[in-house]
Amino acid sequence: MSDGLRVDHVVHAFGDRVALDGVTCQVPSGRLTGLLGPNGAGKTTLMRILLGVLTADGGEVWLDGRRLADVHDRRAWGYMPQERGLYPSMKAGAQLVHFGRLHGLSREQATRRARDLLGELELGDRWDERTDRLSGGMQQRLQLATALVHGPQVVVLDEPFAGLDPVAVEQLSAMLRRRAEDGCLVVFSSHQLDLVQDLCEDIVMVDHGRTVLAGSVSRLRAASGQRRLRLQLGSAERGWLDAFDGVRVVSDHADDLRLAVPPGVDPLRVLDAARSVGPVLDFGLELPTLSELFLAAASGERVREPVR
Ligand SMILES: Nc1ncnc2c1ncn2[C@@H]1O[C@H](COP(=O)(O)OP(=O)(O)OP(=O)(O)O)[C@@H](O)[C@H]1O
Repeated sequence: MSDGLRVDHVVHAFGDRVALDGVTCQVPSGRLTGLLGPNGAGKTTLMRILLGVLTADGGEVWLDGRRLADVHDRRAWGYMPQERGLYPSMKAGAQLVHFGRLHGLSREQATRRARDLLGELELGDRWDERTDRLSGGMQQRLQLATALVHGPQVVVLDEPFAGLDPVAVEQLSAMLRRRAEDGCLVVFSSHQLDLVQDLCEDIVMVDHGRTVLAGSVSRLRAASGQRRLRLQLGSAERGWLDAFDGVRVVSDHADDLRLAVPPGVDPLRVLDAARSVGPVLDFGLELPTLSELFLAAASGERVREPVR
């Protein structure tokens, strides 16, 4: 596998507002990487610096061991900006061919790729439809297609899943995963931490312009050592919890209780204690969500260097 993208202590300020405060991370090829963080964390600023549209005040960006200097180094990249940029009156097919031609494809190549992509996005029957007559979700899929039409090796997507229904989210993520499996470097941003938890293999989580968590989603969730025990109880009695030091109530709504069980406490003992005072209608053991990991990381110790 190639080195991928390396972001090394990148700093950027807009006047006296610091947007990126030494963000460091690595994005490998062949995997789907989510750049996550709450509103205002610095994701768009970082993406613009990756793309060479903004110049960092400090730090460096490397691709496959080569330092990227200016926007020309990213000519062949695919980009889906947060503010969508389609021509409303242009037909869907013509729009894609146009973007393919802008990236240097011949008319025949661009037409063939455009047809393949629209088919893959289940928009094959919309070739002759004006863009502004497509639904919002369809326009978003078309926007994604414009970022992919020239077969880029690096794809950067700003909030590609915002506003999409679950079926469209699944469809877009499957499409991006296929590109990653073909060796493409794919990085997308999102502020919806738990929405993307099952969509990407790797994450880089930023907060206040710094990396707070990075690495494989499954490893980060498992490595926290924390588990969540979900219990649906037939009784409102909670006194039995007092016997467990360190077990914390995450939420307690109606008869649904969610507990954070720290390492060293056997969740089955907690379950048994619950059963001793009343019926347990349902239960499950889960790993912490990405938002829970984010809250823990943002409030406590910062991860100064990413895992990889
Ligand atoms: N052009 C600009 N001028 C001044 N400040 C800016 C500009 N662009 C971004 N900022 C500031 O930089 C910080 C990071 O913004 P950025 O857009 O990178 O965040 P984000 O993580 O993409 O947020 P969101 O999820 O809301 O899109 C914010 O405090 C924002 O107000």
